Amino acid sequence: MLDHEQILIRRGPRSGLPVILAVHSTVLGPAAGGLRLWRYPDWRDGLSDALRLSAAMTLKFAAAGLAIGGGKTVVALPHDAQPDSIARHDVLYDVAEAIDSLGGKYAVGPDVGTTPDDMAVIGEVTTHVFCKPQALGGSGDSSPHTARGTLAALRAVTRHLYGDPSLKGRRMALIGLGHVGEHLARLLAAEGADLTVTDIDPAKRSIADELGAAWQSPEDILTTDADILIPAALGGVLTPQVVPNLRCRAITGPANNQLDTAEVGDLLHQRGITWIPDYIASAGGVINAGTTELHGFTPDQALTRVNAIESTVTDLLTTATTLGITPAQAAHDLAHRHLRTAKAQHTPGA
Ligand SMILES: NC(=O)c1ccc[n+]([C@@H]2O[C@H](COP(=O)([O-])OP(=O)(O)OC[C@H]3O[C@@H](n4cnc5c(N)ncnc54)[C@H](O)[C@@H]3O)[C@@H](O)[C@H]2O)c1
Repeated sequence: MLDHEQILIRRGPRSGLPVILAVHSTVLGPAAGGLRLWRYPDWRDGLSDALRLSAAMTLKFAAAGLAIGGGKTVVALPHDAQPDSIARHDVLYDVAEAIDSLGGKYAVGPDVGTTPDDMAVIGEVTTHVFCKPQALGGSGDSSPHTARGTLAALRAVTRHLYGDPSLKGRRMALIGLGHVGEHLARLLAAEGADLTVTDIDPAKRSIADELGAAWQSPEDILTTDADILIPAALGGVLTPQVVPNLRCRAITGPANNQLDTAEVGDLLHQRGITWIPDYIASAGGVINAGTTELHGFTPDQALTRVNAIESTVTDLLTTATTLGITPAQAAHDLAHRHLRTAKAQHTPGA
């Protein structure tokens, strides 16, 4: 069954690339979600990604208590394309026009493959854009705020596991040293965590050296002995095949769509591994952008709201233990409670 409100697919008139806008829900308010510019084996894989990611955005905003709906844009590059070789300006104008045609139902921000500077270009065509550079009045790069929110989630999980939120000496295995992962690695190092890191880009090894972190290959880190595994690269890393080999007590990270299939959540639970859904652990960036750009919060007020992810995760873990459900189920229930309340308020006679 299609549970998205609207899907717009068009071949970009300038770029010739498939531009896919998925508006999952505007029950809580006009939708928002990032622009993913990424390679796919087939453009339909980009469509599947847009559908999944936009539904996750609805849950992310709902669980964070923000009056924003869920959406996502994917521009599906051919599997052998080099992102640097594409006519970026053309792609961004194609995306901007598609967004503008929705008349404010959906606003875009950066995601994998795009930056605040790209949002500035989109902002030349439409006002429905978040996270433009601060010099242009936007909230800028969301990744430091995303990292800060993940740190808050990690503190809550550490308290759940060991009765103390301190990360000092805790063994953290971090996958991906990109925009979010590098910020997070630095925050964890500052907290005295015992860090092991990886990236498919060998040049990122210098970050490990600088921080005194151990380096492992992307293949081996998944099964490394750790307190918490932190996926901060792309999705789908947790597969049914990987779960029996995991040697961590919990998994909490910002990467979107970590579970290869929904059943992996149950497999993790059966193995006693605590998994916090990515839409909770990665909400810091959208909380910062949404509260500052839409609700006029100061940076300090926004930071307080981002840090509140620690209490959200603590509540989810307590609810899960009390009701004998997974934290993922508790998060799903929390988000859907907010959505039901909003729906009831919009229903005439409700
Ligand atoms: N940027 C944000 O504010 C934000 C917000 C919410 C969620 N996220 C999610 O967090 C994740 C990371 O986002 P980002 O902005 O840091 O992206 P990014 O593209 O800057 O970084 C991803 C990093 O992962 C590495 N990588 C890719 N595949 C890998 C693999 N198999 N093993 C190890 N490393 C691998 C890349 O080389 C890169 O360094 C994504 O899933 C994104 O959707 C990001």
